Amino acid sequence: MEDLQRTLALTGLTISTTPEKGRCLISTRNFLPGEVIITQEPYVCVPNNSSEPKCDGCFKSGNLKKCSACQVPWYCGSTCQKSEWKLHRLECQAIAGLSKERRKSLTPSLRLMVRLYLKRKLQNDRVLQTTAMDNYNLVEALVDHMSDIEEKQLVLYAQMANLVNLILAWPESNIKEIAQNFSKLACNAHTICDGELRPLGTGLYPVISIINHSCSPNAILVFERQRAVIRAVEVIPQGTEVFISYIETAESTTTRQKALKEQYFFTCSCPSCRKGIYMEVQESAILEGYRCKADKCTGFLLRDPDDEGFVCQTCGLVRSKEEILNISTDVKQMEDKASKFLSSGNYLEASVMYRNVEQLQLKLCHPFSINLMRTKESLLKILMELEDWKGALTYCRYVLPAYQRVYPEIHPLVGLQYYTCGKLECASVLLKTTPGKLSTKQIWFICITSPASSGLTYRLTNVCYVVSDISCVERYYSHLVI
Ligand SMILES: C[S@@+](CC[C@H](N)C(=O)[O-])C[C@H]1O[C@@H](n2cnc3c(N)ncnc32)[C@H](O)[C@@H]1O
Repeated sequence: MEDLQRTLALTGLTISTTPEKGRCLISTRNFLPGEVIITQEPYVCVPNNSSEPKCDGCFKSGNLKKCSACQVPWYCGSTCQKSEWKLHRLECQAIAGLSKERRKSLTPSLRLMVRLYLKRKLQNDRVLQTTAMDNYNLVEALVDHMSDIEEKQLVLYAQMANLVNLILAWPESNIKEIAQNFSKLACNAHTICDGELRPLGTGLYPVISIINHSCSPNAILVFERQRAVIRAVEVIPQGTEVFISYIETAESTTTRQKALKEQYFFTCSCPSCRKGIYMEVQESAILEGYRCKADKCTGFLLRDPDDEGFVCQTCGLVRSKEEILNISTDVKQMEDKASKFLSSGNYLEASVMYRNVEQLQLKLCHPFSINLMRTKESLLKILMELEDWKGALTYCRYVLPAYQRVYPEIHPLVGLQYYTCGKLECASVLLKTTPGKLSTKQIWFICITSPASSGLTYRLTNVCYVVSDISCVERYYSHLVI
């Protein structure tokens, strides 16, 4: 702990403790927006299970080879295979002893846990070195919430611990400790995402895990490959606690609080959660409720006292419960069909269905409804798959104001949306001026490298907090007057 405090002091941080939150990370100097506060390599990490395999070393897809001995991890080449070898050598021996069936059921969580124990062993045996930010003592210090977990979940952790025990086949394994570590992973591990915030895997970063949650955080977590990077999103004065958000912040207070309670076992009391009951009701009515019947009215609806229907809080018009129920049922049925088309890759049918959902939601939901926002997000993705750049740009522009409302001014998703808008504008401009059809790959390449689009004048400062390859943003800056 002293070593860690000394290392953190060099970057302007210290660890403190409070009775309500446990350990916290505090700044000992001012941090400016965009500044890196702390970075950490994972203690252990593992790529997620997806249809497209990923390299165990760099998490990249495409042109990979499987480990010939155990047939579990994939590698993109000898560099990644070598960098992973010390840990995988032990993992390979353990996995190779399993039946084919057991190997197939080796989930990322089980692999992560096996790797946690193998890394501890390698560090104990001094095969891998330890540092102040990379040692098992930091894992031991993580919160586990064992006393808060329901019986059913405990049984599941015990079953998973038995499997880990079977894989490791160590006489000294402690099932209870392994189960406790599964509980630690549940409230401390992080999803590793790429520059466009797509999930790639899971990692344990025991120092980053000291940072507590706020629904209006002053910092964000992004990834540069597997390295976790915490950046300030506002001025963080000396002596202030650093906060990130553990959850999707684009939800009502009630929904956010429920998610935090279920996974992290605390009741958030950040400024966004302390709005007062009236503001909370209004927020839920806008984000999750219904629109006024009158076309031009933007009022939100609340249940009338007799529970007969919903009353517009601006013009007083009442919508009956039956009408709302009927439209909601139609929306639900159409959404189910649309998501089936989407998951089967039938983008054309999915686009038709989602547009129908959107039309119904426009009649039902408040213009700032989260559900409507999600439908528009789906349409944006589908139209990009269909290479309908103009249509995608329209939806990208629809989504931006909704994001600006539900996310803080500087937020990875807002930045990413600006970035996508810029790329799509560029694609639209290029398609107008370039004869013939360009391949998707060519378009994305040109969009990323060309400074010639008006779309790039979007507030790219936002992107700085999102895109790991900052050099591409700097390239834009050098050609632009924003
Ligand atoms: C990833 S850990 C954060 C570090 C933790 N405070 C510690 O002592 O190790 C997550 C846990 O910290 C606590 N926590 C995080 N943010 C909190 C907050 N805003 N209010 C209360 N407790 C919080 C909860 O117990 C949560 O399960």
